[in-house]
Amino acid sequence: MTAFDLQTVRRELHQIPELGFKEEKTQRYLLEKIREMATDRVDIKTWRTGILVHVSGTNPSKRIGFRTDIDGLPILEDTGFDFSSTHPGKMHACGHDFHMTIALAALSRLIAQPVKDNVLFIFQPAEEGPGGAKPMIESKEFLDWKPDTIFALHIAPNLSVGKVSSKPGLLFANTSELFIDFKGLGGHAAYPHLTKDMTVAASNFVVQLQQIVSRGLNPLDGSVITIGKMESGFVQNAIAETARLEGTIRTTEASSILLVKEKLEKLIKGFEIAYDCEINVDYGSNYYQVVNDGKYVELFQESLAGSDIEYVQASAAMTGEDFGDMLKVIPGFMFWLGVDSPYGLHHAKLAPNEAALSVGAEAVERFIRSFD
Ligand SMILES: CC(=O)N[C@@H](CCC[C@H](N)C(=O)O)C(=O)O
Repeated sequence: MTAFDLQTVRRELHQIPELGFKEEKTQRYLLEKIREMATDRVDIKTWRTGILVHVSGTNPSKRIGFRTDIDGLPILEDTGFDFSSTHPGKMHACGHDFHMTIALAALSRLIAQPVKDNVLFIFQPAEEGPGGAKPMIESKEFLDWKPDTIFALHIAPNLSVGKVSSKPGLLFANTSELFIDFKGLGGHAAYPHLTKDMTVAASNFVVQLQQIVSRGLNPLDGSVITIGKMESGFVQNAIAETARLEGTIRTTEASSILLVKEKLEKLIKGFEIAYDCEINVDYGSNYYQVVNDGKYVELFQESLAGSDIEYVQASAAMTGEDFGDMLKVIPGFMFWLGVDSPYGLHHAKLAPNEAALSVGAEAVERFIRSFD
């Protein structure tokens, strides 16, 4: 694949973002590209909207896995690109279009010039939610080709093109989604005493929630609770009968997630009494922390020697990744790829620099070839 092809593929994928387990067009697009480059060394399986591509090595002693996520986000794109999303309200705002393109490029190079070991390319659905990694690695399709080591990358908007970054140990946090529904009693805006106002209850709840982090947890353990969406009411002069909060809990200690949930449920009981309402909580999907195996991070760093790619030591981040569920059972690592975007991940104007595509493909290829 030439540099021009990388850009074309990325832009074509960018135009068709789909949400978790709905990646049908994406799967068709990827299958077409994979079949175009396949030789008799290549075996392909699908799993739900995901794909597994096995490239047989020349003299294998193990299997190396590279995983890319393939889903988009429910975000209305505001980049102004002439290759913007053609799916209204959906966007590749987390770089999965980059990740997929890099996986295709590395795959094409490894097919053209096979390595000693077997290589498995994993095109995994639903990273943004509800989580495709766990069910995928439990599937027969995956277990038939279970890799001995596995790695993945994620674009890093705040890192320059030409740089990659990782670290041994904790890289990403434990996460739990958070959906909270409030049910009170609506009514006329002029008669608050005859209602149970869920806008007021939910607003206070958002504020109180932050005290779980600041007063309920050990300050030396990292944690964050973010409410990203709040809904209540229909009109300016009526009191809202219902409200909904949607957010996420992030912690650097796996046990702290449970502690947050315990404290949150106590808070809910208190609010039900104080506001005379009913509150239901749903934790959606939960991802295990991304913990890198130091041995593979070191091998990755060594594999870049003699290239123009600069390795930078990373700090742990509160981002989440269901790749953590893969690393829990298969040793390996994840790294950040510098893409130098003025806007961050999950922003409607995210604009990663496409020069990073070839850097990513080279880094992936180098690591796999380093076992030869
Ligand atoms: C790298 C990245 O941005 N990952 C997402 C993963 C989402 C997990 C889940 N939907 C949640 O919000 O808890 C992230 O938001 O960190």
